[in-house]
Amino acid sequence: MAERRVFLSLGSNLGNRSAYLEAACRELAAHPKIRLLRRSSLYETEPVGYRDQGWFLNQVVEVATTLAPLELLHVLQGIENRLGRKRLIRWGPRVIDLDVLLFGDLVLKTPELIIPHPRMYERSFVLVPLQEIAPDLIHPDGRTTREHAEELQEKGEGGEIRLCRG
Ligand SMILES: Nc1ncnc2c1ncn2[C@@H]1O[C@H](COP(=O)(O)OP(=O)(O)OP(=O)(O)O)[C@@H](O)[C@H]1O
Ligand SMILES: Nc1nc2c(c(=O)[nH]1)N=C(CO)CN2
Repeated sequence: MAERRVFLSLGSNLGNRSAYLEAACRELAAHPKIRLLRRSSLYETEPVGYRDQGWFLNQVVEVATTLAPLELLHVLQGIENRLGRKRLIRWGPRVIDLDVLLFGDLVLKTPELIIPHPRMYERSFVLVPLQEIAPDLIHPDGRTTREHAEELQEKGEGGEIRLCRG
């Protein structure tokens, strides 16, 4: 399969959150069919969806991969499982969450995998770090990350987000 540019969302709100994000990036980079190209800064973000939990640390990374979309999803799920993720509450606390945001210009709707990620345009914890590393990226709807991020900001929705320094 041809190599595609892919954007992933990483999140953690349990334990040593930055260590979990670091460990996930290490595992991604170690995979023979994944090249880790860029990593956004880390962001402290208000929990969205299920509110009664601690703030998250979120990051977006860009990779290049020759894996097929579903193969990549399974690699991400393997990393989540190895790092000890338990699925208890929908949108609830987790040591690590890895989501596929964009996969080249692909649009996909299957029971197991939807691309672009179905909730990414409602989430500041996705759009703000994505804007940091790929502001001019054209999404499958023809709009740029910057346009999507500005629209969400104008609505005043998407959750609070703060850049982590150092
Ligand atoms: N783009 C995608 N990235 C990751 N998982 C996806 C995607 N599209 C569909 N899924 C499906 O969503 C299921 C639930 O994923 P997960 O447990 O990570 O959800 P969540 O992180 O709690 O919520 P959300 O999907 O809102 O981020 C996965 O088993 C997967 O099959
Ligand atoms: N701030 C924040 N909120 C969330 C997050 C996340 O990564 N960050 N992930 C969720 C399920 O994917 C639900 N809510």
